[in-house]
Amino acid sequence: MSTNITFHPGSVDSEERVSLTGQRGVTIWLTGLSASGKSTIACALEQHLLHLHKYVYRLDGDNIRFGLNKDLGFDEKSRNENIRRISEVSKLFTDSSCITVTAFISPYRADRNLARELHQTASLPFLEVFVDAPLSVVEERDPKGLYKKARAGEIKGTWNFTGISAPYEPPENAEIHIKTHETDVEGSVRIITEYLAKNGFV
Ligand SMILES: Nc1ncnc2c1ncn2[C@@H]1O[C@H](COP(=O)(O)OS(=O)(=O)O)[C@@H](OP(=O)(O)O)[C@H]1O
Ligand SMILES: Nc1ncnc2c1ncn2[C@@H]1O[C@H](COP(=O)(O)OP(=O)(O)O)[C@@H](O)[C@H]1O
Repeated sequence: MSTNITFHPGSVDSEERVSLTGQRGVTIWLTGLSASGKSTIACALEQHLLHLHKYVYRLDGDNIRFGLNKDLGFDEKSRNENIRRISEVSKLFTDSSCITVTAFISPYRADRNLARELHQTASLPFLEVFVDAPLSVVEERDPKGLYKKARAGEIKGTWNFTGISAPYEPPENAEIHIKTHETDVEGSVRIITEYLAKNGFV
């Protein structure tokens, strides 16, 4: 609870930064069930954009929980705090002209809306991408064996598993909706890149 603090503005405003860096930042917020394809798409998208010489960086749920958010679990409050922190971090990256790709389950609509609001308040672009696949498909994929563990009752209590014993609230107004049971990884990257091109980000 900080008191007696004063915001110190920079000497370069956001439009001047865009003109000097040659790139407008944008947060691309991937949300979806575990194994829906968020990390796979985020990696492929990052690689594709880097090869176009764009400044891009990926923030991934599993990875961030090894460091910045290593103190957080999977109860509702922890997930709220996880997403609040990442919203702030992605806002900073995007303000620095980065194309910021986040890959978090982010199961609660209110948390994602907060992320959007934080960006909008700072006049920073925010694109929500629903990485969608039915539970039956993600359970079949189960690359980390977590659904199997959850079904076996080995992930429980405050560690409840999204889609099995913890909620996932699907987006209602995502800018992009990708069904990964119908679209392959290359197709997903194309859909996002075309959206970026159409809206002047690349
Ligand atoms: N209980 C429970 N529920 C959901 N996910 C779990 C859980 N325990 C561990 N994991 C692993 O953590 C990854 C999700 O972390 P996130 O930070 O994206 O989750 S959240 O947005 O705070 O809900 C998630 O990664 P992805 O599979 O890439 O989504 C899992 O590998
Ligand atoms: N169309 C697709 N898009 C993305 N991933 C897919 C697709 N089809 C199959 N997969 C596989 O599904 C799994 C998705 O895992 P991952 O990318 O870690 O998802 P998440 O980050 O949402 O948990 C990977 O093993 C990936 O190879």
